[in-house]
Amino acid sequence: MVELKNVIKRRKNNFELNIPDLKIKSNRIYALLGKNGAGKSTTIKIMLGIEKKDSGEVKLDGENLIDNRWKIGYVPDEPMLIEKLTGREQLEYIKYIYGMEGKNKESSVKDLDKETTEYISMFEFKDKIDTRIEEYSKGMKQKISIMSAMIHNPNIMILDEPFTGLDPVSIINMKEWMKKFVSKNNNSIVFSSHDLDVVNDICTDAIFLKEGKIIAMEEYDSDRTFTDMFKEYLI
Ligand SMILES: Nc1ncnc2c1ncn2[C@@H]1O[C@H](COP(=O)(O)OP(=O)(O)OP(=O)(O)O)[C@@H](O)[C@H]1O
Repeated sequence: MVELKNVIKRRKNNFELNIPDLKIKSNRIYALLGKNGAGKSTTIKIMLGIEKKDSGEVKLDGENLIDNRWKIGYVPDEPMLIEKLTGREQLEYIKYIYGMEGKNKESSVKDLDKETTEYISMFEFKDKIDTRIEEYSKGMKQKISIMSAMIHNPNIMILDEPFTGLDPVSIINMKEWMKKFVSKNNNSIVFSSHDLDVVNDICTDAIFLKEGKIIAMEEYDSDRTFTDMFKEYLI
């Protein structure tokens, strides 16, 4: 479980993220919802420790999250890739980093290879895996960015607008993968999105952010879609 307690992050433009209490539980898919500038990316970066908070705590399974960052897979809003490498080399490099750290005790390189092949197939990437990333389209970069976040077998996936740029086949496959991912090993997913159809399809929970504050948290409800809730809270 990821837990944020009394988190405050102030920006120069007077924006303030203020999260007194947020718990991300296992086997659930959370959507972070809010209009532009509501604080979704800031929340994600604070959760990951990429940005410094002014105060508060972020814990993962009761421990300091920074010490357990290997348990997390992160897909940033803009892919952070080594453009001169091929897709395969990028994935090999990520595996090497995690292998070198030797912290991912639960997975072996063999498992990673099997899964990497599965991801390449899921994203119909077989023909492009040996092309340099600098020659990829925007959607192809997004796919390799997502694969880079998956291959070390994280327990938690944190994704910033992951579906942007993906083609319909990849969106369908990715949604299925996300549902499968959270059904095992006490895994969980948090992702930000403006696509309420995707959110309605796969999410168990939604976090509604407005001007840096969580104004509501709702579970899936068969009588009310997350779109209905979004309209109620944020329009
Ligand atoms: N690197 C930065 N430096 C200064 N201010 C920033 C930075 N990144 C975001 N902000 C500000 O922080 C606030 C929250 O931005 P954030 O990117 O978290 O919103 P968001 O909900 O993810 O928006 P969007 O839907 O447009 O991606 C905004 O006022 C934004 O201008």
